Amino acid sequence: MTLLETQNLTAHYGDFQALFGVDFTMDEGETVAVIGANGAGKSTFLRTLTGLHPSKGQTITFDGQPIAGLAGDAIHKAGLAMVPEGRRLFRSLTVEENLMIGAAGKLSGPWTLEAVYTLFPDLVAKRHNPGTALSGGQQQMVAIGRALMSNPKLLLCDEISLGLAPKIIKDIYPAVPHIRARGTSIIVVEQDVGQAMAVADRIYCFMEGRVTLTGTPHSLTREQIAHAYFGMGV
Ligand SMILES: Nc1ncnc2c1ncn2[C@@H]1O[C@H](COP(=O)(O)OP(=O)(O)OP(=O)(O)O)[C@@H](O)[C@H]1O
Repeated sequence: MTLLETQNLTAHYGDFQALFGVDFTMDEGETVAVIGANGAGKSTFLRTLTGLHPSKGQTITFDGQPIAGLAGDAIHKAGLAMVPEGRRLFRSLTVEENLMIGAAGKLSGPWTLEAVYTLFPDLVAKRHNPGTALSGGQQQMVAIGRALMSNPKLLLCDEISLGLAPKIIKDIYPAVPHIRARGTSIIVVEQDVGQAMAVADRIYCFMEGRVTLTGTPHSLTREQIAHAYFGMGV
């Protein structure tokens, strides 16, 4: 069943147009990666879905309901949760307090504190430590856990590997299939094409505000991706 669909989606910052007619669709249970270079419009796309960027009058259908133009909290209640770029934890609160903030107004579902600790065992020993006492990777785990605590139908992750060392990224990305296995669909925005190809059922490539390529990781060649990502001649 289709979980999310946009038709001809556009976004502007004043006179500057950041998205041009984005048609996007994903099914329940899928993990979709949105890839593209700096400034391709990936974050704007996520922000438009979550109501952080205005979408009034556009066509965004989530779980069978039109959500364009709704306030961010109504979209969150409908089952869409975002892990923002830069993590944005409450650094003076403990790990557990940060996670519990995500549970406010939660929907019923599989995500509990214990499920988050099972997903990220590194957090168990840190559960009463403040956000200031965490490594970048652990902060990212809390940010993902906090979003999951609302039991979203769809989790949106904006560049979860940004600013993290490759070794730490290897601790976080394996969580993606486990999240999916609990029935939560996922969109990951990622600049690292290899990482995106490894976790996604399907890829959307954005360039300069447009979708330039979509397909399954197995069906796409490196040349097609390079062309769609950088606009290079094949
Ligand atoms: N607040 C803003 N005001 C004006 N222009 C913006 C704003 N935010 C983003 N843009 C512009 O919109 C375009 C898309 O930016 P966006 O952040 O969505 O791209 P991105 O693919 O997520 O890139 P990155 O990987 O660097 O985050 C860029 O040209 C960017 O400069």
